[in-house]
Amino acid sequence: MSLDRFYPIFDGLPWLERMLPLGVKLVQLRIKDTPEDALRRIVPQALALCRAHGATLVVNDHWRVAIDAGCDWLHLGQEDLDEADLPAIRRAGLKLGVSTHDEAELERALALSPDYVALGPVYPTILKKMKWERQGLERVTEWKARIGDLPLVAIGGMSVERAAGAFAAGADVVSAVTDITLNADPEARLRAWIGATR
Ligand SMILES: Cc1ncc(COP(=O)(O)OP(=O)(O)O)c(N)n1
Ligand SMILES: Cc1nc(C(=O)O)sc1CCOP(=O)(O)O
Ligand SMILES: [Mg+2]
Repeated sequence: MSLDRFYPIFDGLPWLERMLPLGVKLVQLRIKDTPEDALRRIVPQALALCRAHGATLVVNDHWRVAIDAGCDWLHLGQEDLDEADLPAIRRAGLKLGVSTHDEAELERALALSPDYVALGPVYPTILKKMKWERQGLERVTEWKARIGDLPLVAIGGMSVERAAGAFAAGADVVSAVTDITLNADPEARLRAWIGATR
């Protein structure tokens, strides 16, 4: 299995509709504060859209919805893992990415045999308040040495300009949100990402 090196994260269908035609091949749907009945309408549409564009959809957090929609990939953080039914997720054939921020979280993630490990925030992020300010590129190198062939996703404050450094440090995939969504020209920025990562 090989993941695209560019992994944008969006919070709804309108972003997917805008960005998938530009060539995104791996994308996360990260929707917060939305009732489950709405998610049950949105996720199948997101999946159909991604499949139509030959892209892999990763659903964040909502593992029950992802199972029921027949999704292929799920991303869970450490708090999500506390309440997720991992055997049910695996029985449904979902591949799993797990967030990590420190040694203990990495140990826990590796014990689950995930399909990728994410490390963050590599740089400070403005998307959400976090207990960790910045991991730095040395930590990316350390994580890659620890996880070997397992894909490593670098996330947090990533930009087109910072992507090469993260790859050089050992990241296999770079993930970004606000570098695209808050850009004055998100389409141009997304094209720049694709140019920098393919
Ligand atoms: C690729 C990737 N890495 C990390 C996260 C963060 O997941 P989590 O810690 O569960 O936080 P939320 O995104 O759910 O707020 C992610 N979503 N994707
Ligand atoms: C959703 C998320 N998870 C992180 C982690 O470290 O686990 S950092 C992050 C935010 C990424 O957004 P941006 O690219 O705008 O910084
Ligand atoms: Mg989560």
